[in-house]
Amino acid sequence: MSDQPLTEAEIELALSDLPGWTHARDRLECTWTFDGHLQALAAATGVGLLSERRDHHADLAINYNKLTVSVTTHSAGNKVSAKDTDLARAVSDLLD
Ligand SMILES: C[C@H](O)[C@H](O)[C@H]1CNC2=NC(N)=NC(=O)C2=N1
Repeated sequence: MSDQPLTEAEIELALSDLPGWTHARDRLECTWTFDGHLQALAAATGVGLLSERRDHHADLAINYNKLTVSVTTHSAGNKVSAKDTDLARAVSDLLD
């Protein structure tokens, strides 16, 4: 999969099929809210395993029962690439 930066139009098109995800500061980001902290921790582990399988890693932040997942491509100069839209879709498939 290409790690070339996507254009703004390409990102907007991808986001139209990724409910909850936003694009800001050259990253895609989405936050999930769970019943409690342990559920957020378990979800983060799932995203970590998924990222490891793809060799493309999301940044994860937990705030009690909320998990924020954000993705950018280091090898694209920290811009959004198809690797990010693809990972975002996989994370949504896992957590939605
Ligand atoms: C060597 C390894 O494939 C690369 O460093 C991968 C690993 N995970 C990565 N994760 C992210 N988010 N961006 C990358 O460019 C990236 N590159």
